[in-house]
Amino acid sequence: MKRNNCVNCEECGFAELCSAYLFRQKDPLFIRNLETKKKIARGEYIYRRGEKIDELYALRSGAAKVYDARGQLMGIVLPGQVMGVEELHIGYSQQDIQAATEIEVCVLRSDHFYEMSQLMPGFTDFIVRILSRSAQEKQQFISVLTKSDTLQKVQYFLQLLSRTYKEYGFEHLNLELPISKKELAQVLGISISTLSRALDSLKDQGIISMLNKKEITLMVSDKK
Ligand SMILES: Nc1ncnc2c1ncn2[C@@H]1O[C@@H]2COP(=O)(O)O[C@H]2[C@H]1O
Repeated sequence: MKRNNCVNCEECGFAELCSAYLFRQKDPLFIRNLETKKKIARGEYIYRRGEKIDELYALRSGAAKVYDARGQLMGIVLPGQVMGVEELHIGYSQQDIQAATEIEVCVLRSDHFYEMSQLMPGFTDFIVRILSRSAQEKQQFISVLTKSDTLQKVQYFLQLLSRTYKEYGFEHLNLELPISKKELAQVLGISISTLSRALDSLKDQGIISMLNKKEITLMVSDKK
């Protein structure tokens, strides 16, 4: 399996759409509404709070950080995952999404979804599946965040990271943390010293081993 940088088109959140309308049918309406491999420099924003959003984004490579209305880091986006889902119904962003590394995104405009659904068989099903998958991923993340036991929270987070990498076709036992430990502590709502203690404890229990600050090996299966 490859390292966690660039997703294969076949494993990406947009895979069903691109496979049908970009690669197989070469549908002109779809192609007009899709921008592929758009590069965004590290530190730049994919979109910001208050901005009008009429697009879905698939992260192709790199990692992105999600900040809430108070500027609190609240999540990360991994290659293959889709952004912009929550914004579809209100039309503007309530979050800042920032490139944590240099990234590439594929961008699908949403303002012609109705037209596409009328002209392209299967389109609505594919979009519904993208939305459902995104909702499920967020639900899984919430269930990690709501763990009151810190050790469990850190362990389940690493297991969720591992499962997500696996689903999108990446190496999933040797995890490269997409953000710093300080940022990870923020995402989990714990202090950096608590995170360090939890990682040491997981190491002592033989659940993980740590190569360096960013690389963690999971020694057990990726079950919940
Ligand atoms: N199933 C496919 N059929 C045709 N082209 C594809 C398919 N999957 C991926 N590609 C394209 O092949 C390219 C290989 O290099 P890239 O990963 O840069 O970008 C990839 C896509 O643009």
